[in-house]
Amino acid sequence: MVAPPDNDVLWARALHFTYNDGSPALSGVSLGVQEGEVLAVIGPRGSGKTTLLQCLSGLLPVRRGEVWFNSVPVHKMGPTDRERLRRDRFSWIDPAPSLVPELNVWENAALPLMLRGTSRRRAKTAALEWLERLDVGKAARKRPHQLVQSERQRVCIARALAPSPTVLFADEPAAPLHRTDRTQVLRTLTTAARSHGITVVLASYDADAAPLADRRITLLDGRRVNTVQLPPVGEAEGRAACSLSV
Ligand SMILES: Nc1ncnc2c1ncn2[C@@H]1O[C@H](COP(=O)(O)OP(=O)(O)OP(=O)(O)O)[C@@H](O)[C@H]1O
Repeated sequence: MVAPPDNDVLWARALHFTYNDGSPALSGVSLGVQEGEVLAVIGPRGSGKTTLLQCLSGLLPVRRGEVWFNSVPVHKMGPTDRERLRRDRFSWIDPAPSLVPELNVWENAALPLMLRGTSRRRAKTAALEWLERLDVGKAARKRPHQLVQSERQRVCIARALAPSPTVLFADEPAAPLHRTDRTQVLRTLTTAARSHGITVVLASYDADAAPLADRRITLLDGRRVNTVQLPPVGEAEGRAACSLSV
């Protein structure tokens, strides 16, 4: 068996994943992510980005291939250990904001910290700092339904950063934002992660995210490729046209 390199916080080898309905999602993906690195995973819709992040984070059980976190074999862990790993060491940002409607904004942002055992007072202080940084500090006492979509997404990003996770998995984190907002929020996210030494795995169909990362990998049909050229948006519909070099 090949051992993961010491300086890789995450390491995957020959990952395959097929959904229960038979849909193939990953076909032998291998990668390493170094500590503190911001890695962009770029690829068109359906290329396997979400599935890859879910396998790396232990959300989906790996049945074929290997995933290691800090030299611990995640692929050998049971559901309870993977759940604990996700709670204590990882954060996740979804493309669409999902908040607890009964809690106000700062309580939502403080929730992961409190689940990790941080006192309410300290969790509140950290949550408020991150909300300020994401430009939603003024909404701290509002309920999620009083915010617009882009503000709710900023709250989700603050919630993911507040616990200073070892690895932040960000699945299209700027998807619901306008283009101008998108770059600014992605920049805030990557700058904040770097200043706190947080490793980021950032999935995006938009190659605009790549310059903000230290490194990028490209996926197409569940495989790593070197380049992908997609047709302009109008032409893309109804076509699976891509040129690729592997
Ligand atoms: N829950 C599921 N059940 C069955 N097939 C799925 C499921 N989720 C994803 N797939 C399929 O797996 C493949 C990879 O999907 P995945 O969502 O990982 O790609 P993606 O690059 O993240 O796409 P998107 O940007 O649209 O989320 C696609 O063919 C998709 O249809």
